Amino acid sequence: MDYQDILYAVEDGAAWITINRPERMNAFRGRTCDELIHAFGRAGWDRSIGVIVLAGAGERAFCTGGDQSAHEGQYDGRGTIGLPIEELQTLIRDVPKPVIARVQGYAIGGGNVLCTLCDLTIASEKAVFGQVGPKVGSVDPGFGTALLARSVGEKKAREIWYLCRRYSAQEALAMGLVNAVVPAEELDAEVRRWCAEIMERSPTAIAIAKRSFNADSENIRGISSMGMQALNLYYASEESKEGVRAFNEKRKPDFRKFSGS
Ligand SMILES: CC(C)(COP(=O)(O)OP(=O)(O)OC[C@H]1O[C@@H](n2cnc3c(N)ncnc32)[C@H](O)[C@@H]1OP(=O)(O)O)[C@@H](O)C(=O)NCCC(=O)NCCSC(=O)CCC(=O)c1ccccc1C(=O)O
Repeated sequence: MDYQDILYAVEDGAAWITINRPERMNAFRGRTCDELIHAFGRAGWDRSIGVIVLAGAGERAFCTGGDQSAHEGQYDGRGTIGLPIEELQTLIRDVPKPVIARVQGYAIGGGNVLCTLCDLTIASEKAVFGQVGPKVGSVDPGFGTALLARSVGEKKAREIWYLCRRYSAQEALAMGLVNAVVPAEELDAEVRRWCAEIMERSPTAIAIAKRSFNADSENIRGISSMGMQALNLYYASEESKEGVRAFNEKRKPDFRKFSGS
């Protein structure tokens, strides 16, 4: 597959998969998800690879979720909501290798969900985390909510989703959303150190450990697939479209005119 939206590189047994859309703050469209799926499949089943790093190009963002300019109702790709996001999310869990999120700027919306799904997250002290769904007419009703609660606890996960605040790297560390925070200029070196340590460990023991962690939260896969069906209906609504339009028109959304449920 020809990559347009991502970069793929291998370094000392680590596959670095980088979302390369810095002009869109590394937001993903349908094509980006397809390329990521291809790259994770390639790295995940290559026996010479022991660890996978997921990164975003540029300084400003790791990833800011779905590309709002590719989204009026459904997104522009395949899958239940026009993005094969379910496939990507489950693949990050299914590859039998640790996946490290390398976060240097915003990890917002679906970008924060990707961090949540990665086995480990290493952040620059300039990183900013948060969900924005209820501000922009979206939600990730599966791994984005339920798995997040496993990392940060129910109360904090509900706060993150209902209020859509932004959290600093130190706050993310304190709540268990990330594993380590380092100065921006040391981020790559720190990620490489973690990769090198993992490369010294037994790959089979790690694969079994990963699968056993996954097994305990596997029911969330079912919640996700049911949730995506609901999300598809929500995306067709004027309430959701108001969120997307407001973001693109750089104004506050007016959600109060919709009664909700
Ligand atoms: C990331 C921000 C907090 C940055 O704010 P700020 O520093 O003030 O910069 P801005 O001026 O807002 O943005 C600069 C520039 O980048 C563009 N941009 C940023 N994010 C996106 C995006 N996601 N899509 C398209 N473009 C984006 C922005 O328009 C500006 O462009 P200019 O040309 O310079 O004007 C802030 O930008 C922000 O909050 N962005 C919102 C991101 C967003 O809405 N993401 C989708 C979130 S949906 C969600 O959270 C839950 C859904 C979810 O996880 C999911 C589940 C299942 C399927 C899909 C998704 C999904 O992620 O959609």
